[in-house]
Amino acid sequence: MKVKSLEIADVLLIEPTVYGDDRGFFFESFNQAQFSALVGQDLTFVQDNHSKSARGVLRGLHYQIKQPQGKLVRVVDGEVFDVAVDLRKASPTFGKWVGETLSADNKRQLWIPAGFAHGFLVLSESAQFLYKTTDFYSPENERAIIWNDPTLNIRWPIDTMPILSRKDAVAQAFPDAEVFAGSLDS
Ligand SMILES: Cc1cn([C@H]2C[C@H](O)[C@@H](COP(=O)(O)OP(=O)(O)O[C@H]3O[C@H](C)C(=O)[C@H](O)[C@H]3O)O2)c(=O)[nH]c1=O
Repeated sequence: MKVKSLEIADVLLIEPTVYGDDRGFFFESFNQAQFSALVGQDLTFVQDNHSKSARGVLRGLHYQIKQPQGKLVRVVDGEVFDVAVDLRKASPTFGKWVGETLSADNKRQLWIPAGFAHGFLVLSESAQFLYKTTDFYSPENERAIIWNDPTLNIRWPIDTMPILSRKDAVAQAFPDAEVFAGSLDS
């Protein structure tokens, strides 16, 4: 497994060791011991999620103000541009974002600790997105930041309007008081 630190501390890009042979390939998509050693703590994942989206769909930017979720995300079909935004108010990179291309081909995973907003844009005809979370879904605590917030200025690789859910189309602006009030300490 290769691990790359990104411009925001604690967000990690993970490239698993892939064993190929004339049948195809095998790789460990998750190993608790390796992951705990990597992040330096014994995190427990309590939920697995799986979504499928068409080209141009953008899901996000979502976070939970209570029960913040750490997410270990990967793509098993297609390709996405995956983004994490630092909402940890004590962080020197508060309000900064990182983006990585994750695909079934590159098999890369992104570890996004609790305290981040998360979203992705589908770059392929369709994409299947799998992720593990360190806390449960809590709809009453879920918040959304608009994908093209001018303060965040995320450089999404799209020059048309993405396909958004109704919720995401009317999401909040970043410098919203609640975000600062609700921004996460982890
Ligand atoms: C997230 C979630 C959703 N749902 C239900 C609620 C809705 O009836 C339906 C679709 O939910 P939503 O439109 O919020 O799904 P996404 O837009 O993919 O949301 C996700 O988008 C970005 C990428 C994230 O990082 C979050 O994990 C999550 O917010 O699934 C559940 O039952 N459990 C869940 O954990």
